[in-house]
This record gives sequence, C-alpha cells and structure tokens, in this order.
Amino acid sequence: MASDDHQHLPLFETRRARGRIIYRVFAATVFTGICLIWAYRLSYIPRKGEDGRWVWLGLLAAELWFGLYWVVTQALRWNQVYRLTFKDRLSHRYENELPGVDIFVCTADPTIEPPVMVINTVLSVMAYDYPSEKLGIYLSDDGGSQLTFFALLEACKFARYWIPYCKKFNVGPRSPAAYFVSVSGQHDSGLSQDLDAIKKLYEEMEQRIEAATKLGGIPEEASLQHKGFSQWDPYSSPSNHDTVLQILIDGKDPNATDIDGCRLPTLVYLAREKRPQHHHNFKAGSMNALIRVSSKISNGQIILNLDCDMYSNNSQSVRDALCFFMDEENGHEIAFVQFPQNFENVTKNELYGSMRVIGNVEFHGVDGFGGPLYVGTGCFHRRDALCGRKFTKDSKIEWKRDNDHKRLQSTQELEDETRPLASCTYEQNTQWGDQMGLKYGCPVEDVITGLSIQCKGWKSAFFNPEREAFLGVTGTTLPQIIVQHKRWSEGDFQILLSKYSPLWYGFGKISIGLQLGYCSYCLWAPNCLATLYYTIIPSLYLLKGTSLFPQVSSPWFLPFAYVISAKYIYSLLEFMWSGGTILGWWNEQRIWLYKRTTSYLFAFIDTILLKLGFTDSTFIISAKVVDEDVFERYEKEIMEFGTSSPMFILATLGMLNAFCFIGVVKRVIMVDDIYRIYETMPLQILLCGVLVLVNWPLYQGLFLRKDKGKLPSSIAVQSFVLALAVCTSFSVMS
Ligand SMILES: O=c1ccn([C@@H]2O[C@H](COP(=O)(O)OP(=O)(O)O[C@H]3O[C@H](CO)[C@@H](O)[C@H](O)[C@H]3O)[C@@H](O)[C@H]2O)c(=O)[nH]1
Ligand SMILES: [Mn+2]
Repeated sequence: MASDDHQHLPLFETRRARGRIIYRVFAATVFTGICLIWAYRLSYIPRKGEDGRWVWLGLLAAELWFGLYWVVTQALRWNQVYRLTFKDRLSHRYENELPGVDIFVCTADPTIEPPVMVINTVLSVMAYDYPSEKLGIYLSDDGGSQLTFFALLEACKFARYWIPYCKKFNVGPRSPAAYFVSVSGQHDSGLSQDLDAIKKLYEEMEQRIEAATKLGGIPEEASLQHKGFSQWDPYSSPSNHDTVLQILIDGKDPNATDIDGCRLPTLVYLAREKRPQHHHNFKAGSMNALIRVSSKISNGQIILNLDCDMYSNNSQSVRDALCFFMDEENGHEIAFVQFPQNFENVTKNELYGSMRVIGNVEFHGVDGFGGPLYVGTGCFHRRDALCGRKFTKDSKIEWKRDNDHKRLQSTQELEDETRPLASCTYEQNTQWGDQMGLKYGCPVEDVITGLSIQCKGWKSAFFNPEREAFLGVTGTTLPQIIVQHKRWSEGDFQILLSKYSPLWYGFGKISIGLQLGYCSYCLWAPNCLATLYYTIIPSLYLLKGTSLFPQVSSPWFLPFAYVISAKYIYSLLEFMWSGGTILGWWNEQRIWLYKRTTSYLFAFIDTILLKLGFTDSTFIISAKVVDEDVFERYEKEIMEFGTSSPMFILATLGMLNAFCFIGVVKRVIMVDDIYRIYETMPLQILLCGVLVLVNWPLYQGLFLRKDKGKLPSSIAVQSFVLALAVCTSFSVMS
C-alpha cells in the first residue's frame, strides 16, 4: 500500500452512541410526565388562608427544581460519543518525531500520602512504552519532605532495573506494587527467576523506605551520600522552606542509563518555596511551578498531570493521547485529553459510590458537545494551551522541532538557573494563576481551568480505553467521601457564581450542550435544598395523615408513577450497562442521599458565606491510608461512620423517617383501614419507606453494631431525642 494513502487515515475516530434516537424519545416522554406533575402542583395550590398552602408551595418549588435539574442533566446523555485511537498509524507515521512529554506527579503530605505509594506512581510512568529520552517526570512535593525525597532517590536507583524488566516482559501494570500483586500466585517458568530477582530488589527498597518512615528521618549515611539533602536546613518545615530542586536523572546526560545501557527518562524532584506569608494555592500553585520549572529542563510539548495516588495501568496511554493531538485533521483544536478516573480499591458493590456513571456515561455525553471537563488527574494537556494560548486556525504544533538540541550548561547550572522559577515571589505581578496556567482561588482548580481553556476556543476529548489507563485510591470511610464531595460541589458551585461561570462567561463561547453539562455539576450543591425538603416534609405529614400527592384513583397519579419508575429503572439500567451491580446501584442511591443532605448542604452554606466574605476557601487533602480494622470492614462493605457533624444530620434524618414510618404503620393498625391509607397516601408512604430501607445500614450503625466504625452512642441518643421531639411536636401541632 502506498504510504500516501496512509496519510489520509485519521489517528482517531469519533463514533456516536447507538440508540440515541430511542433515548431522546424516552426522554421526551419523561419530560411530558414532569410537565404534568408541575401542572398538578400548580392547579391545586391551596388558596390563601387555607391549610397547607406553604407546604404545597414548597413541594412545587422542589419539584420545579428536580424537573429542571433533570432537564439540565439530559445534556450528559443526549449526544454521547465514543473515541477510538489508531496507535499503529501513529507509530508508522511519527515514531521518530514523537514529542516530548512531561509528567507531573503531585504529592503534599508524606503521612497522608505514603512515599512508597508516591514512588509507585512515579515508576509506573517512568516505564511508559515511549522513548525514554522524550519523557520528563517531575514530582512536586508540597510536603517538602526529606522522606519523600529519599524515596524518590531509591526509586531512581530501582528504575534502572524496573524499566528494562517492564520492557522485556511487556509487563501489565507498571506500578511495581500493583504488578507484584497481579502476578502473585501465577508462576511462569522463564519469568520466575527474573521476577524473583526484581521482587527482591523492590522489597528491599520498600523496607529501606519504611524503616526511614518509622525512624522519622533519613539514615545518616544516606543523607551524606546525596548532595540533594543539603538543600534542607534545620529550620525547614512544610510551610516554611526554600525551594528544593534536584534533577535526579538528566535525560540529556548520555551516561544516565539503565542496566541494559538504554537511556532513562528525566527525573526531577521539586519542593517549591513556601513561606507563611505567601498563599501557596494548593495543587494549582504546585502545577504552575512545575510548568515553569519543566519548561527550562525538558520543555515537553505535552503535559500529563497525575495525583500521587493514581498510577498508570496502561503503558500505551501516552500514545493514545498523542493520537488526538497529532491527528492531521482535527488534532490542532484539541487542548486536552481527559481519561476517566478509575479506582483500584473500590469494593464490588461500591459501598461509597464511584465515578462509574460519570466515566461511562456522562463524560461521553459532554464529549459530544465539545469535550469533557478537566478533572485533574489523568489529563494530558498541550503545554501552550495550558499556559493560556488562545485557539486560532493556525494552532498547529510544529512536532518536528529539534528535541535533541545540545545543552551547554551542566546539570548543576541548570538547577541553579531554574530554582528561582519556583520561588514564592516569582508570580507577583504576573498573569500566573489567572490568564496563565491553572487558575487560583477555587477548590476545583482543574474544572475552572478546563472551562477557561474551552472558552478560548479549544476542544477537549474524553478517552476511555478498554484497559483502564489509570487506577487511583478512593475514600474508604463515609466522612472521607463527604469531605471530598464537599470540596468538589463547593468548587463547582463557586464557578457557577464566579466571573468564569459556564452560564455567562461561557455564553457564546462553548455550545449550549456543554454549558448545560457544566451546570449539571455546578448545581450539585444547591440540590441539597430540594432534597432536604423532600426527605423531611412528606414524611412528617404522614403523621398527620395529610396527603400531599394525588390519590391512586386520580389520573394525576399516572405522571408521578411514570416519572418515578422511568427515572429509576433507567438509572438502574444505565448503572448496569456501565458494569455495576444491582447492589452497587442501591448503595449509590444511599450515597446520593447522604451527599446531598451533608456535603452539598455544607458546600452551599460555605459558598454563600464565602461570597459574603466570611470564610476562605481551603483544600482538605483526601486520606489515602486507613487503619487495618477500618480497611477490614471496608472490604466486607460495612459502612464506616465516625463522629463528625455530618453524621448527626444523617442520623437525625434517618430517625425522623423511621418514626414517621412507624407512625403510619401504627395508624394503619389502630385507626384507619389499610385500604384508605393505600388509596390516599401511597406515594408518601413509598417515599418514606424507601428512605427507611436506604437508611438500613445507618440504623445498624446506630443501634446494632459494636465495632469501632459504628455511630457513637452520643449521636444515637441526640438524634433519637431530636427526631422524636420534632415528630411529636409536629403531630400535636394542629
Ligand atoms: O496543597 C496541595 C494539596 C493537594 N495537592 C495534591 O493534589 C492532589 C489531589 O488531592 P486529593 O486530596 O487526592 O484530592 P482528590 O479529591 O482525590 O482529587 C481530585 O480533585 C482535585 C480537585 O479538588 C483535583 O486536583 C485532583 O486532580 C482530583 O483527582 C494530590 O496528589 C495532592 O497531593 C498538592 O499538590 N498540594
Ligand atoms: Mn485523590
């Protein structure tokens, strides 16, 4: 075949999802049902002075909200697309002119993020199936920890063995820890000797790092061996220290080779300068420091950002991403390629939920409208777009630039020249954090940055390969999840109200579908209001015997029944198509409820306070390790509650619904006949009953469990008393 023909074949392809028309028809029927529900609420509003007028208006408001929010989320399902890449074409055409790729790994605290985990992530990307001399790996350590530095030094030595091993045996996950788990048990002849040898090296390294962790410091002889340690002075603390910058492997150095004599990727440690009087802007700050520092050292045209807990599980991902950027036809408009966030440590039935539907459904939907959101880890960027460049017709990258120009300075000189770029004061009076790099001042620096890139005319792409590209660590206790979702929903809600709102800033710059897509996430926080109303009010009115929904015999009953069943059956199907289990879906409903009544509520309140100038935004780092007994319960899918204030809200709401349900059962037995209750209040009883069922693990945690993960008895007593007080005073009130 003539290679000319080849030139015209694209490097990636976009396919529309099947069944879109059917879905749209289905959505139209649901929407009709929603309109009928609104019509019902509007036509039966109790008149002024009549009983229950305010309750009714509240329900109207809640249902208007739910209905409109549902409309907004249709943007995530309306126009789904799937991407395919052709890596063989890429290497056929461009193998010798592949661009430099800089990989940024961020870590912030050696206790929450153990150095062994961090270096596993680093090693997994050092071993990418990609020309080593074109890779630059940068570890940003916001913890400024000698321990992390020590671990990276160890990783650097181990890499000389690990990278050739991976390439020789074409190893699956290239994070050593994950790899050893994946091969434990299977003993392949021929492999086993090499395997034993590399495993031994790894374990020895791990022991040295763990010994240092226990010791709380670096062994004397190690700290003398490497000059890098001298950059820490005795007064250094995580929040107050000089820049530490160390090029551990200089990719331009022909002597930096692995045991087979092959070149190694560049490896750099950076702890940017920290001073108490300068705000460091969390991860966004460290990313911006990395962008500048790497521009001096390797200046890759493509940048991959990873959290330290998310290792590469697929050695082909760089090539996948390049299929988008280097496509002759459409590549020049793509600013970033986001991969889904998958987690290694989710249980089978996803006790605390997961990103399953976001990754397998919703992001394919926004991709159809111009591209996914940038959600942090697992995202490849074009350096120029990330630095603030606007899209124009001639945004084509000149890939053929000379990657291998000779450098005149020594590594030491280069370090000294580069260090000032990571100082606290460097950004003063510059565009960094605003028009350049990642934006500051928002707890979801990634989403707001991605939005502004898209508003500059760029597209993005979502790529969800068969073999997961990255695997991370997700929370293993309820409080962790609540804190994380508070940060996310708060950040997203702040964006909606900020000058970069997808509504007004994005207006005319991105498609309406994408605007709505952003809004589905940006409106997470305000969702708490309607949800709280719906979980409290209809249940309480059961106690009074007041019906707030249409009777079974009324025709108005039908739209309610249809919308509820259509919505939930579809959501179950969607969950299962995405690979989830039925129980997983049920758990997801519980987490949905808990997030909305705690995380989103706090996020909503805090955002309002922030807007009024009362608080400052923070970034609480998610824990990546837990105690052994906590982990054991997690594996058994037993919920871990804890003592924090959100638990009190959850417990009180759960108790309230339990009392209301008991109340109605009592009523059936003592006062009314079943038929009348069934005729007048089936939906209300259903709602309350489902809430009780969903809360089952909560009741167990309150009253039945004895382990440490249960709810403390103080919360049990308080929530019991409060819910009982509310219920009784409500029922005696006329
Ligand atoms: O001051 C800080 C705080 C955090 N981090 C790093 O940021 C990453 C994300 O922090 P984590 O606590 O794990 O938050 P997650 O909620 O798991 O992260 C998601 O949400 C964040 C925004 O809220 C994004 O930045 C992340 O990429 C995305 O994976 C981690 O590698 C941290 O080490 C820093 O480098 N400096
Ligand atoms: Mn994380």
